[in-house]
Amino acid sequence: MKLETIDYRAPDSAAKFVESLRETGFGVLSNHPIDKALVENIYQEWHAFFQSEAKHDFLFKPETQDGFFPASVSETAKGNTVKDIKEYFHIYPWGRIPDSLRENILTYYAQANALASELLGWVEAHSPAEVAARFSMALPDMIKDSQQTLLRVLHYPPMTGDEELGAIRAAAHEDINLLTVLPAANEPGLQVKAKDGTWLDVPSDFGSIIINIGDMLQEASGGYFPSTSHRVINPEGTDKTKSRISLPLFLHPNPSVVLSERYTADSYLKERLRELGVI
Ligand SMILES: O=C(O)CCC(=O)C(=O)O
Ligand SMILES: [Fe+2]
Repeated sequence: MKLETIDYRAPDSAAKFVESLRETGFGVLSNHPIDKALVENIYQEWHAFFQSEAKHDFLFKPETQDGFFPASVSETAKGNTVKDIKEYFHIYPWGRIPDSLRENILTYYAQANALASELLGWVEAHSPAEVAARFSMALPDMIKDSQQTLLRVLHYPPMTGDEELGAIRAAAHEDINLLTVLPAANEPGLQVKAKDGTWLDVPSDFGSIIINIGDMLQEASGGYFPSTSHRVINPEGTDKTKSRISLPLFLHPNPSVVLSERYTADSYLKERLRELGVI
């Protein structure tokens, strides 16, 4: 198994992309409409923000989950005991955002949401009839004007050598949401677990965009689309001294959207956050 990068503008891109999602849980697109210069600027200006003391003025609020999450409170993946080596900032359009970073990040949020909506349309159009029949509404409508969709700006700091034994940048996990849209980060490290249990590198050419299935789409499709485990491994050699910035957009449906006979988006999210001990 290999992850092929698919040209967004090729005539058969939608079919190929959905096939890749079905086979691997991941799809990688080149030649897409997201502004690369904007992504590059965001990487640079947020890297500077994470180096600054100003980040502490935006400490996250447990009730709303927007703002800055320092490494000391950073996530422990489900089933793990050691914290990930990362800090991050949660962006919601209604949430707190540093003034000087607001315009670019909200422009990106809008662009990535527009692409995500189109890609959800591709998923629906290329789902077998019996799978599409399970969707309680058109997939793009599930996320339309959603206030729950979360953009996470992640900073994985350079390695110091003092990391906790066994800690990695992001331990193996699955995403909770419908789909995740993520521009290739400024450094490699992202891997996806293949069906045979081996870890594959996700292509990390700057300018590609990576999409993966989350648990909510797996639930809504009756398991047809797999939410695959992925992780971010630690850098080796000279790369140890480098920060890694990444920018996943987690698409969350409106809370009342019915995912399956068992769950709405809201009941599903609450169950998962309770398991994680976040609420
Ligand atoms: O940093 C990355 O490349 C992936 C991050 C990720 O998987 C996550 O935050 O859920
Ligand atoms: Fe993830």
